[in-house]
Amino acid sequence: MEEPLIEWRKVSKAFGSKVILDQVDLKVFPGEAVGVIGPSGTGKSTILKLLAGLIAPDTGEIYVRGQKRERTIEQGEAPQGIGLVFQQSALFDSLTVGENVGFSLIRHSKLSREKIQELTAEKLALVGMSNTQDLYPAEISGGMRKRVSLARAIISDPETADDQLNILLYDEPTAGLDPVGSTRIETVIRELLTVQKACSAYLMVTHVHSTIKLTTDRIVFLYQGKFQWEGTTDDAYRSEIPLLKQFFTGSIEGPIK
Ligand SMILES: Nc1ncnc2c1ncn2[C@@H]1O[C@H](COP(=O)(O)OP(=O)(O)OP(=O)(O)O)[C@@H](O)[C@H]1O
Repeated sequence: MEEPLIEWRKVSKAFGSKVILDQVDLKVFPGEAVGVIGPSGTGKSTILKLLAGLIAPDTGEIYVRGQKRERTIEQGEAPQGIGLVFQQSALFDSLTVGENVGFSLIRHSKLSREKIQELTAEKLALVGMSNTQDLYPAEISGGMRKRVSLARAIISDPETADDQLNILLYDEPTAGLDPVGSTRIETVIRELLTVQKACSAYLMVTHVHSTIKLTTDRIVFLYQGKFQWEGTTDDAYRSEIPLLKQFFTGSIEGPIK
């Protein structure tokens, strides 16, 4: 069987006395688009932060491409080809769009300015933002800024030995966008995986129905520290299980308090 890109073994995390994740197992395989779904405050963002190496589990093991993660990024762990796309685009206002996208290469690679510009233009074209390099973030819309942050998440140094495609982690990438703006981002996210092959898999945290439907094939449903349900997105929407039914219909009646 194919090696998982990500594997969790009994990962637990608590903040103070509050257990957020209780011995959670997770596997993500190449090509997968996985939705991490669940009520507010259950720990979905915590899952992404653990995967990105921003925080460490209390117990349990996290493997990325078969390699055990021993430390956090702050403690010197390499990012291991994992890109986090935040809800806020988190662009630097004083840098141009091009400089924002190429930022990590400008800082950390030995590539020439011309090569970085070429890679930047290529990634911006992939997200439908050609010829915007010289604009500043304040000059473009919120939806466009999100696309710029996607371009930044998929850029990598072709000269490093581990130029593997990134695993992308999306934290509410369509929050606050109108339906058309959302569809644009959802289409880009999906095509970066399936058409342009610019990432190897992704995890998606979202509450937006269109985003769940358009960008995920499989769902893990987090509630009270555990994945209470796992299955295809289609099955999740058809499910009669009270937890899922309540979540997807938004009913006040049900097990989610
Ligand atoms: N650094 C921290 N210190 C203390 N508590 C934290 C910390 N980070 C998260 N929490 C708590 O852990 C719980 C889970 O937070 P998390 O942001 O992962 O939830 P979420 O499912 O992403 O929520 P939402 O859907 O509302 O964004 C929350 O109760 C939150 O207050």
